[in-house]
Amino acid sequence: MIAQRLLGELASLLVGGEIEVLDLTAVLGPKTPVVKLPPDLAVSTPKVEIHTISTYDKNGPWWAWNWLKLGEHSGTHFDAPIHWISGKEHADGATDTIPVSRFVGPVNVIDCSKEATADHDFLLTVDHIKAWEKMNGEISRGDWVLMRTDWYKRNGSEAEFLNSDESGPHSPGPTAEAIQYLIDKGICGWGSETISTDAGQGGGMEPPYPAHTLIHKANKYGLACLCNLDRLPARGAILIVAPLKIQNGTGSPIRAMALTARQ
Ligand SMILES: O=C(O)C(=O)c1ccccc1S
Ligand SMILES: [Mn+2]
Repeated sequence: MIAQRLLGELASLLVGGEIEVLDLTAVLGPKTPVVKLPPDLAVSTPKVEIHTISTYDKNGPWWAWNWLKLGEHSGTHFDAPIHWISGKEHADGATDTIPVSRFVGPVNVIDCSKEATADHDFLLTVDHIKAWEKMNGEISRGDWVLMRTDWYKRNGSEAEFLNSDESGPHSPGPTAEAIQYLIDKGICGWGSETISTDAGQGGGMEPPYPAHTLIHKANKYGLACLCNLDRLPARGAILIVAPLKIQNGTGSPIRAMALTARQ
């Protein structure tokens, strides 16, 4: 009965506009930055391509449509547990087997924007998270945790977004200990605004790419290239992040959104 009543109230608050639906997603197209891996290590994902089939013309008199060429890990996207070797055994770890209940849930936003602006290789530590919890309350089982860095503001330029030099990409992320602390809290998943759930220098950390390695080993989920986290409260919003139901998919572009009380 309570659930039914609350759903009714949610519906009227949504229609009335007291609850705002925030878009946390970057535009997806040929300019979308994609992760560039060291060529001696791996093959990288292709850039996004949009190909016209028809535009109300001889190829389709009354309709317009396109076909797309894009990697699963393009733009604002969802990382499934089987994406990483540490998560490959999870029977419910692919985009078509993850329970849909995981795609909607409470979200906490840890603001690291000042630190990330001052140090592009900033790493979120357990102490940072504990200080956040002291201010905002304990992170609970089933929560999503997102790292706000305002990095999405670089999305207009792939070079700026990837921020690479001779020593590789430089962008903020979590330490392995911070990720393990959150996993031990029972979080649902971890998200970031940068090209990856890991720091740019994550490949040289222990374990390599600690967010991917530990999150997916624990059958948890990742989100990358999120936008507008500066418009979310530290806690209290509801996140909606549903991947395409790709057969045995390792991830998927998503339309990330959040429900939040209109300010
Ligand atoms: O999961 C991703 O989209 C991603 O960033 C990634 C993919 C493959 C290899 C390394 C990385 S770091
Ligand atoms: Mn990914």
